[in-house]
Amino acid sequence: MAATFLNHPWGLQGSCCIPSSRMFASSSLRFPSSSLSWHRHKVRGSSSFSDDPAAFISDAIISSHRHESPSESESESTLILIRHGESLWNEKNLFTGCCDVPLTRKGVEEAIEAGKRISYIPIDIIFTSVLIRAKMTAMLSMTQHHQKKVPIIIHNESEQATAWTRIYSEKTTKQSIPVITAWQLNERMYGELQGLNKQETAERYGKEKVHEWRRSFDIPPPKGESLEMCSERAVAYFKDFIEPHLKSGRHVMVAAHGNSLRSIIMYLEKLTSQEVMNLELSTGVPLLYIYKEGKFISRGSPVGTTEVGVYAYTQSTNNNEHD
Ligand SMILES: O=C(O)[C@H](O)COP(=O)(O)O
Repeated sequence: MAATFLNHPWGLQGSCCIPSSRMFASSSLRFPSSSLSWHRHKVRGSSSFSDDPAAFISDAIISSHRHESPSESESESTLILIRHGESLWNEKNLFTGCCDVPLTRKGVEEAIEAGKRISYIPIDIIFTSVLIRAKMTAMLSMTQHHQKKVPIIIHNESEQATAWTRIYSEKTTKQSIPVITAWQLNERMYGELQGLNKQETAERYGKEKVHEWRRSFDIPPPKGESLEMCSERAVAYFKDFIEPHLKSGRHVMVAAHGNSLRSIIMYLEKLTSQEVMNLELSTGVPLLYIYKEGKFISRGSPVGTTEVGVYAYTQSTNNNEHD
């Protein structure tokens, strides 16, 4: 079955709200359909292309996004992580979790500002949670990008969605950046705290208790996910579906949430459960990592479009037009 993936110019695996997803594309211009492949997998009862994402990815060459394809050992790629801009519930100081709340005007501005700061960092593929605040942040930031490619959300939740969103021009496909949405990147599910005011909750249960719920690694809020539980799905998704792109030399942006990103950063920077308690992410601030030889090197946050030095980490990437 791997051969069916070979011609896809984006060579990516999709993901929406299903636990195990793979791209399925039978022509070079068809969007991937994770749900379709997953469905087939279930029907056939086979595990032929659902157990080894790395093997799948190596089959799916993205020739349209690189002038040269360096071998995996030579390749070096960029990873941008960005927490969404301020949401309407951030503004009201409410626990948000998996509630789907849009950005405030300030959040919109933060996303645009973030876009300016990363505008010269190449991006081949974008991952976001399924929540609107992360999607808005990704899309608004891309309005500032010098590549001028169009970010397009992949809809593969059904065969019909795949068919109806098909692009029939190879040229247009090459001028696009696929945006993959994945529930695994969602904010931690905050359980019975969702919708409650953070200050009032601290007054009711005590500051220490609420701090423990918000920042400890393995203590869940009532009926919600601990950071550890959030990490089990977010980091697994990162390893299975995002890291293979980086290994193949593709430049990735991930727009997600305070806690799903804290868990991913814990993995990237090998933080202990004690260290991660002190990790705080501001809304709308992009963080840059270089992926090289299986390692993630933190480069902090790009400062601005004029400060090329911050992310001028390699000659090859700077010279790569990525058009
Ligand atoms: O879900 C929320 O309320 C915030 O996005 C993150 O909240 P926290 O800082 O309390 O983890």
